[in-house]
Amino acid sequence: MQDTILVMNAGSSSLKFHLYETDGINTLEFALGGQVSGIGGKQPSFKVKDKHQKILVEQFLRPEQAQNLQLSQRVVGDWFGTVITKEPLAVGHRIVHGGPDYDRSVMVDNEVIKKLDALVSLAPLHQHNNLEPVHVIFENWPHIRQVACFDTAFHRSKPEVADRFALPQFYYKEGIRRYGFHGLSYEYIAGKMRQDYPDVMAGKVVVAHLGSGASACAMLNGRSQESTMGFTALDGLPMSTRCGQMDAGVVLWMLEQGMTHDEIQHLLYKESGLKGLSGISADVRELQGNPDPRARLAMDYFTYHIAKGITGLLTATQGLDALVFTAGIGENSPRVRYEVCKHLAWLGVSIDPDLNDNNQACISTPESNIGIYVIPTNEERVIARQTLALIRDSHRA
Ligand SMILES: Nc1ncnc2c1ncn2[C@@H]1O[C@H](COP(=O)(O)OP(=O)(O)O)[C@@H](O)[C@H]1O
Ligand SMILES: CC(=O)OP(=O)(O)O
Ligand SMILES: [Mg+2]
Repeated sequence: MQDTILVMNAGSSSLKFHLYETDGINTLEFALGGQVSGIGGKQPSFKVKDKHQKILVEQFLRPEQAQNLQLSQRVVGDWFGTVITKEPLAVGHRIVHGGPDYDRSVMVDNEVIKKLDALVSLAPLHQHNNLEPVHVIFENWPHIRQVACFDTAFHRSKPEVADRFALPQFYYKEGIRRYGFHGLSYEYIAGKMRQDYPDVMAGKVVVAHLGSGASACAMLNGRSQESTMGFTALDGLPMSTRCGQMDAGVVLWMLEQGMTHDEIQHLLYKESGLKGLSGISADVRELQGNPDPRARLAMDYFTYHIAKGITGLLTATQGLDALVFTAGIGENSPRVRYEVCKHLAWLGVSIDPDLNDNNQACISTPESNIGIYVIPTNEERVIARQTLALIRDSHRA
């Protein structure tokens, strides 16, 4: 069997993994990949496909089997134990928070692990889960090389005004900055758009990554200028269970009411967003066709605030040439894309309902001032590329 790179990507509602065959220098060929999705929901599932898109596994899990990420990691680990006969050459991990020290991916060692462990409280839905397999492999198979690939790194090109809060200098120096997240996804989209639509990508582009976590990124010539997310993955657009942008005074009020840190954290990260507003579900699939007025309110809030968030990015780019939708909701919900674009019609955004309903790559009308695109993201491939690049560098060193 050829050498492989294993990629792990723990999101807030999914655990995705890919295996790539590689010569350790240049080649990277997708061998198989899959995901546990709907983690913490009513009907989680586990799917794996090989390079020919042949389904290797497709099954629903009992909710208690995928109640959280640790349990889902066990499902994936057990399956891997039955099919993988050779240790991977390296493992690439999505690490959501890189803090102030990492502006690119890095080979994992003791010092890196210590620094990343210190950021756990800044990404309570992710960092701990991202790091758990790093710890397990480091302790049990220390000879396997591991690479940490950061959601925050892509945004290091943001200008200083977009990187700061209006707080005294001390806090910036302490690392209280507007990092931005979903950078691995944005890097993939920028590369794919550059390949398929180079003239568009050379201009002013906003990418809306709408998954269980959601953010939008403004790019000039493929480089991040501004993000709706900030210090943590709580800010900006409303999400499945996270509140998005909210007056900090609300948190002060909650403290005055005697709520503890853990209660506030749980409320804002796990009980808010679509779930909190609707009181029905965190999943767009269950809300978008639901006639219950609470479901309607949640969807209206979601699409209005996505459009508002996108508009708020346009000072950074001084205009908009193209809008790209990606991730679980962005790729699969014509309804969300339609409603967001309707809110942006005043900008000259004009969506073609038929192309949109058929999930075409370009869904704008010929008259639209702004191109509208649907591009499936692939964070795993970016992680694999970054991992391969570091292995190659370590051979040369
Ligand atoms: N067909 C669909 N229509 C609408 N939403 C969908 C569809 N399929 C998946 N989703 C949404 O995508 C989200 C998961 O997206 P994903 O990008 O995988 O999230 P994450 O990586 O944050 O876990 C879920 O919240 C789900 O509601
Ligand atoms: C950063 C973040 O929110 O990630 P995800 O959407 O995968 O939960
Ligand atoms: Mg994700």
